[in-house]
Amino acid sequence: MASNGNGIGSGHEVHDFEFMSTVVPNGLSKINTKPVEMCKDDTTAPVKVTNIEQLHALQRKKASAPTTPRTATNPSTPKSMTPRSYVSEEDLHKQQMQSVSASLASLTRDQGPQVIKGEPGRKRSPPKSVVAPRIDISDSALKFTHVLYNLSPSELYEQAIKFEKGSFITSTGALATLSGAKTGRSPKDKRVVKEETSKHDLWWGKGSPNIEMDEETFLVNRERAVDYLNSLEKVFVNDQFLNWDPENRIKVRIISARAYHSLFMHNMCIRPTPEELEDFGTPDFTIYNAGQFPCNRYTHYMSSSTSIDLNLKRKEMVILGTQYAGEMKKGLFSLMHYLMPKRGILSLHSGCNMGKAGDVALFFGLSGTGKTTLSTDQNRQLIGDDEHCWSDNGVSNIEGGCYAKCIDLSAEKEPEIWNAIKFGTVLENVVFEEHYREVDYTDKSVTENTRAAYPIEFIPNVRLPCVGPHPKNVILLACDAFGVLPPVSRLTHAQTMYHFISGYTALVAGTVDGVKEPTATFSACFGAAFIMMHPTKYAAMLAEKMERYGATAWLVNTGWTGGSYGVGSRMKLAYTRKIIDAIHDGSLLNAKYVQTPIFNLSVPTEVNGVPSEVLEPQNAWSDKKLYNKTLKKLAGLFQKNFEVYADYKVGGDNNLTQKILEAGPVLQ
Ligand SMILES: Nc1ncnc2c1ncn2[C@@H]1O[C@H](COP(=O)(O)OP(=O)(O)OP(=O)(O)O)[C@@H](O)[C@H]1O
Ligand SMILES: O=C([O-])CC(=O)C(=O)O
Ligand SMILES: [Ca+2]
Ligand SMILES: [Mn+2]
Repeated sequence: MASNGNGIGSGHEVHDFEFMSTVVPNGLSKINTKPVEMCKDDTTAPVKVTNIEQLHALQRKKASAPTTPRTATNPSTPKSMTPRSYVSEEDLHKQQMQSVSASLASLTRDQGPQVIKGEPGRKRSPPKSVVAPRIDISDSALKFTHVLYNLSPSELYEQAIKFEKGSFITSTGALATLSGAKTGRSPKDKRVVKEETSKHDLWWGKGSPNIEMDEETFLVNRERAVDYLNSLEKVFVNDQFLNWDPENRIKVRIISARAYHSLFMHNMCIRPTPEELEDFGTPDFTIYNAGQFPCNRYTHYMSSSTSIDLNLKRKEMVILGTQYAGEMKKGLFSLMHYLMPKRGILSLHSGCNMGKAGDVALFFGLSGTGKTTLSTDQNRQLIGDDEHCWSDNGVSNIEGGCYAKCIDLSAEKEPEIWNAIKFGTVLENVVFEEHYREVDYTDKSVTENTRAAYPIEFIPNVRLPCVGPHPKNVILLACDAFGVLPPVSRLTHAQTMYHFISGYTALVAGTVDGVKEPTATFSACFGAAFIMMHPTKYAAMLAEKMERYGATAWLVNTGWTGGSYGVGSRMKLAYTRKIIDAIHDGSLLNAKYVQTPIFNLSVPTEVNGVPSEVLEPQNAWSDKKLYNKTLKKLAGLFQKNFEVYADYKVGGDNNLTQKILEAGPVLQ
């Protein structure tokens, strides 16, 4: 073959063009090199911009604030009561920034900070209303603090990914992030200011979670947090609500340094509509989260570099030295445990859901006992997974989101939670595969307390607004590491009070910083870390409400069976679900019951779908002697724990205290 494929050597004198379009022997098709008319796309009009910046500006439409949806048909949906007068956008921004500036103000300097809405670095001149700083003030007042106000999840994703190391989008769209050195709450570092407006109402001393602090020291920490926040280029501000009961709604402001914290609270608190945000005004309570910055160990009361300080008089909370986002969630819960009972409303560390017949169930329990897992139920509407109020109007969720444990999460066992882990959800401290970003929920490398925070409407059968009628069933969850409590028993009212005040469980690893293995623990009202007043106050309110509205209480052991931790195994979730189903549908009320020794609990002999040998714990143990010994040991622990409550008067009534004591375990 003479040809090398380009016609060279063909002996012809050819035009360049023809030369390029001659037969191509190696199988490539011919290239049409004829000059063609300029391609004119006349199907769409050209973009009406003159430069690339204008083109990018076109991409974004006018913003509206993200909201928590409500069902329009529900009569309890709060409506704007008064017609609002028109405020220009500029005036609204000005008002908002004045309010944020007041929040961020130093208590010792006389000026600043000067705040600007929006990201730093944008070519934007300071608003006209901001006066040029005087020279006789400190440096911190010379700079502007940029405020990222109620950003949307998308904006917060971008902030996190651009600026926060350790932020990644997982294969299902969630935002994976790290909470830093702390992967659980630090209850020993929580301080409450002892001041005249609240000190007589609060519970102090042995057993109380309220470790005191004086007003002066609070201000030292507040100043430290405010200075830290103002030293940053930008801060995140969330203005949101607590409590779905419109009559008892609380306005909260959260000022934080991380997009992670802002998105977490966006998901966990109730999200205002744009109209509600316009009318927001001054918050009822403010959190200063300077979690990346430590407290000063030379400061009075400081026992570590972490300090979480609550001041009810100033209506403020300061966080230093921990980035664990649960501190904000549970700090607000403590606040509600003070504010609500003062209004005759019982605040509860409980999950809550409602059946088709309108039957409401409360799920009490300490961390890891199953509130989130069991209140998330495909057959029932979710009202909330962790924090509720019980008022004369019924129940209402305090929050706008859920905070689920993720360790060993599976699509089969917990499909609703699995599917809620998507775009918008914050995934804390999980481990994922590097390339596809698939999360390995079994991996405990960072912590066992891995968590997902998602807006409540990510659960398909949610009840919006998150309110319901008075509870029919009250389920006390205990994760019994000793494995001696029956999987389910029915409680008398006195027993309910006894077990509510006791708040028994085995702490499951991780949530409280430093706790790594299950150990027996008692926590009054199933949430001693969050109560502000004496436990009997809450217990008396619960007894009164249950009596008045005719609720039945149950004790459910979601912990060990067939032996203690290490020998036995955790109760199968499928069995617990069957037990809960039988409580909801009323069938368990009509079952045959036997009494257990020592704890004197009424145990059903049959539950649909649960093997009978599981129902009576001694049958599941191979070593009966050891069972009896362990049962007595646990009873002893209950009695010892209750000693401190024996002297208290519930609702001013000694007889009730006596009745409650008699409802506890009896050792022969
Ligand atoms: N029989 C069972 N019943 C309930 N949960 C179980 C059971 N067996 C295993 N589990 C697991 O125990 C954990 C219960 O945690 P859950 O998130 O419901 O705790 P919680 O009570 O909501 O605590 P917190 O107040 O810390 O959020 C889940 O990881 C769940 O999968
Ligand atoms: O506070 C947390 O970290 C999680 C939680 O719900 C609890 O411990 O009850
Ligand atoms: Ca939970
Ligand atoms: Mn909780």
